[in-house]
Amino acid sequence: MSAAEDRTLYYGKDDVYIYRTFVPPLYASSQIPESPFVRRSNVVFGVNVRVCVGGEAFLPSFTEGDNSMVVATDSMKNFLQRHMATYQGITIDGFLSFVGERLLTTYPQMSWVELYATQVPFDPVDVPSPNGFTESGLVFRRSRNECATASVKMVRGERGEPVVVDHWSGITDLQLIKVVGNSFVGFVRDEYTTLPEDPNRPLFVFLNMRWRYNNPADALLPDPTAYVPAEQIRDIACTVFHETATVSIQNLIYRIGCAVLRRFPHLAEIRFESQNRTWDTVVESIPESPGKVYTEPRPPYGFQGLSITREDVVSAPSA
Ligand SMILES: O=c1[nH]c(=O)c2[nH]c(=O)[nH]c2[nH]1
Repeated sequence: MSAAEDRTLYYGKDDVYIYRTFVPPLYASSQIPESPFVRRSNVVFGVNVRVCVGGEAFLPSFTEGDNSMVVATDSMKNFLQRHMATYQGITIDGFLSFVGERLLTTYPQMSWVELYATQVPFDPVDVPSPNGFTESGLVFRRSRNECATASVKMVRGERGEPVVVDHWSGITDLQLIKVVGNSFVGFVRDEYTTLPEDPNRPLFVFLNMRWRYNNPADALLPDPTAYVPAEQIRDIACTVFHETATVSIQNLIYRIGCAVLRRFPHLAEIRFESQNRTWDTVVESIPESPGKVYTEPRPPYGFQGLSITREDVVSAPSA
């Protein structure tokens, strides 16, 4: 790598929204015990993409104001949007690798390209039919819940051909509350400690997860037979949370990670970023009810990060 490529030098476009209708559905390649997920309809395939490119050829645009090699970020936006029409696959990851490959093939001045996308999810709505309720197929509800993510980095191989060097699938902004059955005790008590031990707290966590495959082709080929839909990872997280008497968020994310890697042996690693958003209690007891009253926690908030690989799974507890 040359000195120019070693330095931070990139440009691109963010918040490139693209919606394509009637992409063929994505089916789960296998049914798993933790999830009822069968298929993502893809009737509305929505993504918000960030494209970022770099290369020595762009240095003069910074140092000399020479735009002769500059592909306008406005053109990048058009490139992404128009290529959505010719994408033959059914996943966000596949779209990113398709368009990344096309960018490097079209513009020799680009040495590398990084693409990141979050899904813009639209959920099917059910409407009355003679046999009860069925999916409308026409009307969809914009979901403000968690969404799938993907990122792909491509460089040039020895003959200049595009090569994927980094690929992650993910899910962002999964927000889960477990109302009872969580403790947090046994932590350091010293002159700075005011938090009481809590044998049974409600636990509200925000989770970002991303995972990579042993073989990225499992996810990136047009017909990805070993693709793991984000919905199944989400449902494993929910199941582990449900089944575990949690002792901390640290231990919860470790258990979720091990469960995911155990369920999908072709995944190499999963990474977590979690936040503790547990509510503050306002009313401790309500007569003749197991309930309490809570409010938003006061800032600041705590967070955790963890990466789990196959080596961890060998030694992990299975429950
Ligand atoms: O699950 C938790 N982990 C912590 O490290 C921590 N710290 C804290 O104040 N509450 C919590 N909860």
